[in-house]
Amino acid sequence: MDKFIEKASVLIEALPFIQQFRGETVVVKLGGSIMEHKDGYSRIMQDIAFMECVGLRPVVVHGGGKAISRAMKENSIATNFVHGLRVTDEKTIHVVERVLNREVNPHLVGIIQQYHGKARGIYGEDIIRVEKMTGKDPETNEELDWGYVGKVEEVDVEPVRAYLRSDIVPVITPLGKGPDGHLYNINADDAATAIACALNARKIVFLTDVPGLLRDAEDKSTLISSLHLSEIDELINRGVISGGMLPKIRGMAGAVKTGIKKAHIIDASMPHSLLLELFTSEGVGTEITK
Ligand SMILES: Nc1ncnc2c1ncn2[C@@H]1O[C@H](COP(=O)(O)OP(=O)(O)O)[C@@H](O)[C@H]1O
Ligand SMILES: CC(=O)N[C@@H](CCC(=O)OP(=O)(O)O)C(=O)O
Repeated sequence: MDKFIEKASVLIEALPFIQQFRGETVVVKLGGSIMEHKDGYSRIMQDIAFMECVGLRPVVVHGGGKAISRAMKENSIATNFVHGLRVTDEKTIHVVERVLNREVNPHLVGIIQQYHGKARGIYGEDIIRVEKMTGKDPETNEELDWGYVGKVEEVDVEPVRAYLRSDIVPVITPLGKGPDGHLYNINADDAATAIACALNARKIVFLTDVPGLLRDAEDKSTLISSLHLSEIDELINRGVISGGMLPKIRGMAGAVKTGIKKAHIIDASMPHSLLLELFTSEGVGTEITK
């Protein structure tokens, strides 16, 4: 009997959260690191199907960095990252397009459908307009050139909204079209943030392979569960936020500044962490507040 009461209480605990989030858009960025673990991302797609079923409007933006690097190696193309962004020449963009648009994206859409959710892929370049990424090396002050890497200028959210109105989960790749009509590669955290801002989403959640932002990246017990906007610069200057965490934290900060109520980083390797974050009062991962 106790077992049944316990199950019912779990459902009842979710009620106020479902009521609060019904009809709200939540952007979920799925990192390529977690896609290396089949069980992990399959459970996440199940969580996404659940979210949609109880009336939320999830939008998935996915990466695939590790799969791209693997495909490049198979094609004997050298991988080169500069300040966290993949240097993308003509050969590389072909691999990036194939892996993201034609392998990872349909695969994720297929898993949501296996869980009886409705989902459709959107090629980023059909909705995202970019400028070529520019920047200077902070040490040498030299101009940097990443090739076909884009900085988001504009997102056409209408196709995304049209899917959401039909209870279809849009699954979007981080690619864009440049002013020259060429295809550009975009860091998936940046693409997710730009899409969340353009949609005026209620929340953005970054799913990755660590528990959240750690004070010491090697020690999982040093989780920073809540971070105020004003603390970010100091943590970047001290080198605490580096590598793959930089675009996430910068994106979260930008999103919160533009009015998105909550931005989170959570551990996708923890089963159903997305549901726990959304539908229970347990806080998981790192959240950024204004
Ligand atoms: N302070 C930090 N806390 C947690 N992770 C960090 C930190 N600094 C750097 N990292 C690195 O960021 C990685 C997550 O970013 P990334 O590899 O881009 O993941 P994803 O593919 O999910 O976007 C972690 O695996 C970790 O190696
Ligand atoms: C410009 C740039 O670096 N683009 C990324 C796009 C994929 C991505 O960001 O994937 P993760 O989320 O798995 O890191 C890349 O080519 O790896």
